[in-house]
Amino acid sequence: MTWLKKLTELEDDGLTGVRVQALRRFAAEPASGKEGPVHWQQSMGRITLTCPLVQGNLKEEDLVVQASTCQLQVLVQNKPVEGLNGTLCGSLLPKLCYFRLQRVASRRMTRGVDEAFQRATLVLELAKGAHKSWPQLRRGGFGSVERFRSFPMSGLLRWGICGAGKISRDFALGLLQNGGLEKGSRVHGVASRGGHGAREFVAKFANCGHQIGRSFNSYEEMFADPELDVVYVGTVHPTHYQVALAGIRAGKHVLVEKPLCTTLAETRDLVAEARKAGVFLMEGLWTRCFPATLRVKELLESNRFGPVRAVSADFGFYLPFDASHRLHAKETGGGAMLNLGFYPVQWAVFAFGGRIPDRIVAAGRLSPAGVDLQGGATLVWNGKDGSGSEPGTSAGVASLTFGFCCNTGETAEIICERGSLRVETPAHAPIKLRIVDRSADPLARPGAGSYEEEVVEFPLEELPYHSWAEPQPGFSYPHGEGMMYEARHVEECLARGLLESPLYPLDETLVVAQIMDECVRQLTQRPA
Ligand SMILES: NC(=O)C1=CN([C@@H]2O[C@H](COP(=O)(O)OP(=O)(O)OC[C@H]3O[C@@H](n4cnc5c(N)ncnc54)[C@H](OP(=O)(O)O)[C@@H]3O)[C@@H](O)[C@H]2O)C=CC1
Ligand SMILES: O=C1OC[C@@H](O)[C@H](O)[C@H]1O
Repeated sequence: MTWLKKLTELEDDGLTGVRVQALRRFAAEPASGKEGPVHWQQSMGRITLTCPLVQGNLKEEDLVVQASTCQLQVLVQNKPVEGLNGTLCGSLLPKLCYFRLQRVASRRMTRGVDEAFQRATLVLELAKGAHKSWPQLRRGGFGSVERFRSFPMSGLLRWGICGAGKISRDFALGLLQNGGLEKGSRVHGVASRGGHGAREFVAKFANCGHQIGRSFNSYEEMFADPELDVVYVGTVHPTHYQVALAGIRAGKHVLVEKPLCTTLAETRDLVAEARKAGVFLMEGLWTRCFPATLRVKELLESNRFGPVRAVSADFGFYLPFDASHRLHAKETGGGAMLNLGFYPVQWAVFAFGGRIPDRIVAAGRLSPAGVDLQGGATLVWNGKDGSGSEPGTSAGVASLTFGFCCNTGETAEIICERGSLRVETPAHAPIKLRIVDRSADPLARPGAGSYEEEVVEFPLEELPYHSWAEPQPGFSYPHGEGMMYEARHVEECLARGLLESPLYPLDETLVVAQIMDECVRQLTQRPA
């Protein structure tokens, strides 16, 4: 896409690139206007340019985004867009800004007739996520950053990775990608049980030209390294509690793959330990860090479509039974709820404001290994006042399915009174939203009435490498590129002196854990 290419070119352009990376925010008052066939709108941190497709004589090359030390300029056919201006503030804490590009296509349905109304919209976001925090950071002073004994003010964070398995590889790639242009983060080392896997891991990256630090012979050996700032725990989940606890006790900040722990009791304990130790802890729910999810959050918080009334979410794939497979074997955390159901559950909790549901009902089938193979859950929120019309207080129902028996659509639909937000597949690593606005005709029955539908795409960011084919180490899991968003988010939290993620606070982790614990209890018919 040309705009993205233009930005990439700027970034590749030596000095300009550094400046682009250092830009902090677009501090402009909301404004809008028109330049040729392009309508523009700007508000804090976001510039939207809309080009109706019927005036399709405009080519991608006609639109150029230029950024210099403190200004951003958009040109349409070499003519600057008048009135679109603002200030881009230099960042004191490097590596905290990012550009987002969305492609939006929309169409309007009037009583079942597609009016073929279409437009393409490109949105450029400048450090939108970080923007709100800026005044707080200024108010709090940079002492809040210095509070971290180990946070290097150079902005270079030293990560240690526990476990040399599949997800660790994706996370290491995410860190490389994150640090690719500015070297904002660094893999300090990788630890595995016995060290052999870690040595292989490091060697494989080195073969592809990426130096990712040293190998350690045990997780404990790595935690003892005073140079390490933050730890990523990418081991199988029955080990999460012990491994993360050791990291916390060694005074490290810790990001733990999902699920944080396998039981509610362990989750509570680990959260309490991190809070006591004063270190950062986050369950690695990368879904929350994707730009598509940030957009959903923004829409829910704006209350544009009214209260949330229903969530329908699923995650299932076909995995023939194999007693030794990580996802089936009890010892490695096998089971549909903890591995896949986790995502639909977190979508429901997200939509209903991070609250514990008033009712949790789950049922399903067990595998020959005695773990949950397939299941469904219904969660009910009564709402604060019985109706819940404020964002995050709604009364409604979530219907969730998950399992290893068949491929499901893997979507998450959040349905409000006057519209819906559908996170398209793969919803756990989302890049596409379908936004349906029914406010023109909210009382119309399904299949009738008028509504507007917008499809917004959030393409994964281009990799700083030409190819991921061998000898480049490829991603283990679909949309692994998105690990970068999570890595960035954690770095941003640490730079701001936060001990929890504002996108996925520990209290919400506890709510998700409580729901999963209860579902697993019902699914496996374990006594209460
Ligand atoms: N966010 C996401 O989308 C995803 C998250 N995950 C999560 O990541 C975690 C790991 O999954 P994944 O990387 O696919 O798994 P792998 O089997 O590829 O790797 C798991 C690692 O766990 C370590 N481990 C520690 N103890 C044991 C043990 N007793 N048996 C087996 N392995 C052990 C091993 O580390 P060592 O190298 O030290 O031997 C191994 O490398 C899970 O908790 C899973 O839920 C997984 C996939 C996607
Ligand atoms: O967390 C997960 O998400 C993606 C799945 O493919 C994986 O098995 C699961 O553990």
